[in-house]
Amino acid sequence: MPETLLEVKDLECRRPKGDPIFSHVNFSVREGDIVVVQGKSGSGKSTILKCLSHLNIYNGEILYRGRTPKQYGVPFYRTRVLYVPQRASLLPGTPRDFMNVVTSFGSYNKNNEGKLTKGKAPPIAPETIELADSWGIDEELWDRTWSNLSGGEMQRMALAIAVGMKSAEILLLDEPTSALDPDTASTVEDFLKSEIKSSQSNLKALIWVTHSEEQGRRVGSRFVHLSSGGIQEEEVDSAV
Ligand SMILES: Nc1ncnc2c1ncn2[C@@H]1O[C@H](COP(=O)(O)OP(=O)(O)OP(=O)(O)O)[C@@H](O)[C@H]1O
Repeated sequence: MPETLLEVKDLECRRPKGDPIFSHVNFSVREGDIVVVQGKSGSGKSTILKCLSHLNIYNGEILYRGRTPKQYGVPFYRTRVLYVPQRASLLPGTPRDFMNVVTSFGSYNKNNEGKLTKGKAPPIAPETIELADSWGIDEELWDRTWSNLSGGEMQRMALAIAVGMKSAEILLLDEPTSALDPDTASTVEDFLKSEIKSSQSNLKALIWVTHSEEQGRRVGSRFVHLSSGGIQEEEVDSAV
């Protein structure tokens, strides 16, 4: 039986005015899962990913390998359960700056008094630059500000960073290929699916928000539908 990575219990998220976006959300994610999340526009798909990465306030419980984000320390937790936003245009600086900041979150060292201190970020690994390159991202783009990248370049760069960090066991993907042409989207899909299957990879599961039924069918191993009342697992007809 594959190990349970994430357990979500009675999750509820409210708008600032107090009315719920969704409530009573219960599900779990196991090793090897690619959970496709679908639902109407505004049903809270992006919001649930933000809750799972502890970027939004929520009620209920999120357990990653049996412990809460706060028990791990939220910055560390976020390197393990990693949110890849649909648009990175609001990020300051360049992809290289961002990679340096996020990798330093994952590298905590013990000082002489036994306290955890933030480590120095290692340089970007050549294989990360090669991965981005294999998706058509020229090395020069690592030093261009996010706001000067195209939507598709931002998406591929954000994904290459997420994979290249090698820290995450679960990626939270918010329409990760929505700005890509079909061929590039298919290359990215195939790569992510193979990473989940590979015993060499740290990546063990994906939660994948998509509006595309076709993409959902291509990548998903489980399918959930989000609505204000909760989340519903959809049965897959194995005969299809
Ligand atoms: N900070 C906020 N303040 C007020 N309302 C918010 C906030 N963030 C999200 N919402 C509302 O919460 C609801 C869910 O938004 P969310 O972006 O999660 O939906 P979604 O399912 O991802 O939508 P889409 O499919 O259109 O991308 C929407 O009605 C949105 O307007």
